[in-house]
Amino acid sequence: MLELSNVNTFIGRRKIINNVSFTVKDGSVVGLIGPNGAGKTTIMKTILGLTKFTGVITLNGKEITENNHSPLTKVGALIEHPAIYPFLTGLENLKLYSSNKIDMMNIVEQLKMNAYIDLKAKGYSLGMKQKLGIAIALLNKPRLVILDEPMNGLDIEATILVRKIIKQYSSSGTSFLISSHILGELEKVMTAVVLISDGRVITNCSIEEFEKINNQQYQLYTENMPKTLQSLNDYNINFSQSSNHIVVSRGALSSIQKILYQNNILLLELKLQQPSFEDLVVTSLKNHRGSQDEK
Ligand SMILES: Nc1ncnc2c1ncn2[C@@H]1O[C@H](COP(=O)(O)OP(=O)(O)OP(=O)(O)O)[C@@H](O)[C@H]1O
Repeated sequence: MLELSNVNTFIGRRKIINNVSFTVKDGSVVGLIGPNGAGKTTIMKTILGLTKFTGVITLNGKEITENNHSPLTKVGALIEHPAIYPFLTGLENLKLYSSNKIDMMNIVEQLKMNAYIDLKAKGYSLGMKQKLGIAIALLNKPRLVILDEPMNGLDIEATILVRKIIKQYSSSGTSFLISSHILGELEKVMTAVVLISDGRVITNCSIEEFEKINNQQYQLYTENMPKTLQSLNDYNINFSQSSNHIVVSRGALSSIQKILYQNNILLLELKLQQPSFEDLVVTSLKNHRGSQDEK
């Protein structure tokens, strides 16, 4: 299990990561999600002991520090661009890191890289390089795999393959920390969410909890929408507009009922909205920014 406790990361004098704590349990797939510049890559680099930080990071009880990387022997990682030697073939690149030939050839097979694995990596496309980077991260039966934007440049077939491999590895106990902008893709594999904004964790829970907490939006439709909008504005009720209805939070429903009644507006429809995972993330970030603004 990976455990981060009150981690602060500094680049120069600037604090990029602020008091971050979360855990990645064995066999779990944690999605590290956040807007551009939120600090996802920096958190991953910090876990790998590549930055200056304060706080405590442990892997299976052993502390990782800037100077002690020994707990990382069972960690595979792909951060930013894969570390590939262009004048070596794909296989030669893999051999540099691999300690088990059978395991290495299995990964080549699983990722369907056989057709080009003996060609020099300098001729690889973006997706081919990315697959080689993922293969390197999966070598030597890692306990934890850290993948920064793994689906970058992958076609749909490769994306499905990688997703299948993540599921297979995690079911045998390997844990994953994955950042991705393709939320729909991440949603299919992750078991927990760590949502970050401005270097801070704003949500840290299982995917089921995340959907439950944020699933409290209702669609509202009345006989007089302009008057409804005006009334909700007058009473400072938070809402958003979507095509022909209004979206409100569950917590605002009782106030809205009163407002509609007082203003003689007939409610025609009220139904629970099932948002996409993407909507949930956007709403969480918006709510977080709203609460920050109020402070
Ligand atoms: N080497 C560096 N020097 C100075 N600032 C840096 C450096 N690396 C990152 N930062 C800053 O740290 C913050 C977090 O960057 P980071 O790359 O971790 O974000 P990210 O969430 O991975 O973003 P993205 O989704 O765009 O990849 C940003 O404000 C960035 O400008």
